[in-house]
Amino acid sequence: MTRPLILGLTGSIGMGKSAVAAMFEAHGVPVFDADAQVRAMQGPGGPVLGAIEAAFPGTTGPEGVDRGKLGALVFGNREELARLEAIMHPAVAQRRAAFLAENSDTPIIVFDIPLLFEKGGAGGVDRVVVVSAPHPVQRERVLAREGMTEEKFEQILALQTPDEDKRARADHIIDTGQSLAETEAEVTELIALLKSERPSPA
Ligand SMILES: CC(C)(COP(=O)(O)OP(=O)(O)OC[C@H]1O[C@@H](n2cnc3c(N)ncnc32)[C@H](O)[C@@H]1O)[C@@H](O)C(=O)NCCC(=O)NCCS
Ligand SMILES: Nc1ncnc2c1ncn2[C@@H]1O[C@H](COP(=O)(O)OP(=O)(O)OP(=O)(O)O)[C@@H](O)[C@H]1O
Repeated sequence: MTRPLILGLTGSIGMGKSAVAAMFEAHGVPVFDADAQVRAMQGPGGPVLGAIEAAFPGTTGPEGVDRGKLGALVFGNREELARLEAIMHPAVAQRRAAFLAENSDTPIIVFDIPLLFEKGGAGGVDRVVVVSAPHPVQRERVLAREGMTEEKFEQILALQTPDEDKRARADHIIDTGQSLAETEAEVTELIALLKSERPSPA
């Protein structure tokens, strides 16, 4: 029995993971979006709200988790972040396993996992694809986001494996410091390469 080739797509904040994941999807490659799963589970009526409210009182309501409030509690404090991760990560892992089972007859699938290296998930994928752009490009993109401050950006960067280390551990690097069309061409080329290495079962 064959199973899909699992690509682990990762990259630091603002490097363009979501944009690149959308490019894979446009090629018909199913993408598991860990961040989207987190948002869904933290949304109205989500399954983790009770546990989050118990651990971080006052951070949830009818709209689900108040992400700004929760982020302010955890991003500058590793112990608090670890308490949140202990709630979120097993829930994400369960959904990822279900996604794999649903797409078992597809040649290639993507796990879009921001914290692939940080949380040791690199062991669960066949190839690691890192999206990367020069630091000034990353910085400009992130600081343009609503609600982002220099301080929050620095706090988040300090929690993430440096881009340089991610690049060193990548099987494939997608350069997102160029035009979207050029990045798209790299994605198209990578998919063709992977399919040629691993022909679909007859
Ligand atoms: C704290 C929360 C509510 C803040 O939400 P908010 O919308 O403000 O930020 P967002 O999720 O967009 O994250 C901003 C940046 O921080 C990074 N980040 C998020 N969680 C973590 C973490 N645990 N460690 C390091 N970086 C992180 C993201 O990859 C992104 O680059 C949210 O990030 C969360 O629930 N995080 C814990 C779950 C988790 O680890 N998610 C990562 C994917 S599984
Ligand atoms: N060549 C490119 N490749 C990817 N993104 C690009 C490129 N050029 C410009 N961008 C823009 O840069 C931004 C990257 O943001 P995106 O949300 O994809 O990053 P991310 O890595 O998913 O961020 P986070 O880790 O914070 O969730 C998008 O607005 C995207 O349109």
